[in-house]
Amino acid sequence: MGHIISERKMGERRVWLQCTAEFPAEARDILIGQLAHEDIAVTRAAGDYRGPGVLLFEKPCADVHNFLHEVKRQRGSQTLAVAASASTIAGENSWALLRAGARDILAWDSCAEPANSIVSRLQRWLEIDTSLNTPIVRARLRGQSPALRRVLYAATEVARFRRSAVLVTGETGTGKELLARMIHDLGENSEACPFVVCDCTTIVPELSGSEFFGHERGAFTGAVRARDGAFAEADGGTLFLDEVGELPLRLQAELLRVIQEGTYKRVGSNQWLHTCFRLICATHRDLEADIAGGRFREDLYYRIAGCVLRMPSLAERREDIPHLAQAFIEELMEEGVTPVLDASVRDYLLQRSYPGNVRELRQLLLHVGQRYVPPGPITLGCLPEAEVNAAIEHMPTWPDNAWEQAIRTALARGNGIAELRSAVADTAYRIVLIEENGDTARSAHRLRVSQRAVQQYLQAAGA
Ligand SMILES: Nc1ncnc2c1ncn2[C@@H]1O[C@H](COP(=O)(O)OP(=O)(O)OP(=O)(O)O)[C@@H](O)[C@H]1O
Repeated sequence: MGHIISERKMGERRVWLQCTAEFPAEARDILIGQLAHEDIAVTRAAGDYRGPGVLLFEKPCADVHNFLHEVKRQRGSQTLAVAASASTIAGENSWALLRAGARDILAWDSCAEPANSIVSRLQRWLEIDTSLNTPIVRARLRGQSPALRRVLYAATEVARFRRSAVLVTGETGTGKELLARMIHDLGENSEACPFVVCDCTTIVPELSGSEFFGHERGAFTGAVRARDGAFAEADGGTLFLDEVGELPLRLQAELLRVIQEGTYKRVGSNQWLHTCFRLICATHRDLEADIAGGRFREDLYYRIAGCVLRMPSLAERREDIPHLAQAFIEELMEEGVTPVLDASVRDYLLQRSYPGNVRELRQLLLHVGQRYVPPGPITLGCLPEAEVNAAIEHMPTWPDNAWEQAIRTALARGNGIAELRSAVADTAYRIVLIEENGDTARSAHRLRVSQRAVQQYLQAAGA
């Protein structure tokens, strides 16, 4: 591959640019000029491809694919792959580039203003990155795992650049409501706009019309005053329908028009009123299965699911557990008291299961915080007594059957002691580095090796 070709220090916004030797230099210089014109600096740190960047190439080849693979491994990287000519990226070639790691693909000769098209995309990606790094996102939905980062990225994009209805799915306690609030808060002028929560599990069917649409005075017995419903209250802001999958079919039918057209009538009135809001729904249910089973209306589903975001369970992002646990402890402690979790507590938290997801982890840390006696670290004795007893009873032994089975498989495939040793070490380094967020000192401590050994591993792995 060619070299990274230019560096400018013009401001905060920065992208990387990589160009193969065969790509037309004139086109490359036009792009560099356009980036400079938009005050976007081009980075030169070879090997550092975090964040958005452009790869300019003549035609797809093994080097291009290898480069994309390498960049994809870097945290937060996003590559816009730009071919000199559309003819080289037709059909399967484009998909192969996406598979290799490109985020998007353009052909220089198929755009009227290629440099503009490239810069606009990079600007969009940079803006999303900036939003992702604001306290609205970082201080609220904690965690650095790829599974969480993917959903936060998609949520930020929809919050900033689309008005479509959002459906947030995921198990209980995964942060669906937090995500809905984040989407609202990232919107324009959000402090001045309402965020109205409607929990569909608590809606009484007889009063649902009034809850959603409001009512006129005297509309029914007890309606002594006219009242706005949720759709009117959310006007100009966001309506969050929590547990939308629990809505009875009759209510689902009633919501169709207002969700589609933004018009509704108060109970006891014949006048159509107008409302305009962003709709965010959440559910732990599989709505597509509910549609198949006749429990959820398909037409409503397509209106609420303009963008579907699935919150990962804690089991899918175990590497976030130590970080979340430490953050919860600090949040729950008195000011100035910030005890760290002892390694055995961290290990225990990592291997425990959490059917209630982050909410359960938070509850557990609340108990731990209450039992903690300062000073010093948080130790196993701070865990709830019942939990310690259960852990003593059921703690799995090691090495266990799963371990033996893994070794059998490796041996059956012709691996010897040297290969086994290296695979075990490699897996251990990888797991611990992820769990410790790349902190080499802490990883070395847990692996009982020197920090230098961890650094050497990282170098060898090309990270
Ligand atoms: N990524 C996260 N970072 C920090 N706290 C989180 C995160 N995810 C969830 N929580 C915490 O977990 C608890 C549950 O969050 P939330 O109510 O948003 O989940 P939910 O998926 O809407 O749950 P349910 O389906 O049961 O209503 C809250 O206390 C929230 O603060």
